[in-house]
Amino acid sequence: MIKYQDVAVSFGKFNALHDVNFEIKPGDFLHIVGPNGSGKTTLVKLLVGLLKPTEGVISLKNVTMGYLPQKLNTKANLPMMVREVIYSGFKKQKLIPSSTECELIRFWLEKMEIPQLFNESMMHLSGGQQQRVFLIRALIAEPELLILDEPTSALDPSFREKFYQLLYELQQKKNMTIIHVTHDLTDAVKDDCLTMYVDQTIKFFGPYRDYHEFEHRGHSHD
Ligand SMILES: Nc1ncnc2c1ncn2[C@@H]1O[C@H](COP(=O)(O)OP(=O)(O)OP(=O)(O)O)[C@@H](O)[C@H]1O
Repeated sequence: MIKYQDVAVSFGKFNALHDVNFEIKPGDFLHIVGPNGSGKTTLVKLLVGLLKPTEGVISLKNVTMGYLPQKLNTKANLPMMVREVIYSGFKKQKLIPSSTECELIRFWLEKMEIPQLFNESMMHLSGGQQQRVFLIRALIAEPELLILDEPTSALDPSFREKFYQLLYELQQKKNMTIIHVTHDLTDAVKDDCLTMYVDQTIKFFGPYRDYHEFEHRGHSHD
């Protein structure tokens, strides 16, 4: 579904990523970890077309995509209702959402434990509430590929667990392919998930059960 071949990204003289090679199959769940500034966001921005590789080739099957960026930029007042933001996640929009679409929006608000926000203005929401709304926006159209860049940074720990459970359900029941950038693998990961450790290049790529050994070796090998 996705193939990176010898991909490199430079910003001026700075090499953010080099020699990136990996493949993802439909239905894979990939967690991407690595230190601050190591190129994780850059790697997923290439996938959604926000950046172009300086070198190499990225092949991506023609799939529907949902994307939650790391920076939501909603500190500035966003003069939109919660339901409008979520509705913009559908592939096609009409002037007024259908009753089925409204039901689906309400269904997800319920699942994300914010049912009361359907008619709320985005300007009145807390950071965690905004993040939940943008999460719903990313997954409401059930994309074949879901890309989440630090989706739980503003979520409280008890909800985080539920959220990951929900992602696993989407992967299992809908065969959704999920790429997830995170700083905290502990509450997100299952043994058979793919894990990638990025630090300017891929230092580890494989199932999480093998990642333990890599971690214990102190990330020092190539
Ligand atoms: N548009 C840009 N212009 C110049 N430098 C950039 C640009 N985008 C990213 N960088 C630099 O590339 C490096 C990788 O950034 P990136 O955002 O991919 O890191 P990250 O691993 O996602 O970090 P974090 O964990 O802090 O979110 C950083 O040093 C960053 O400053």
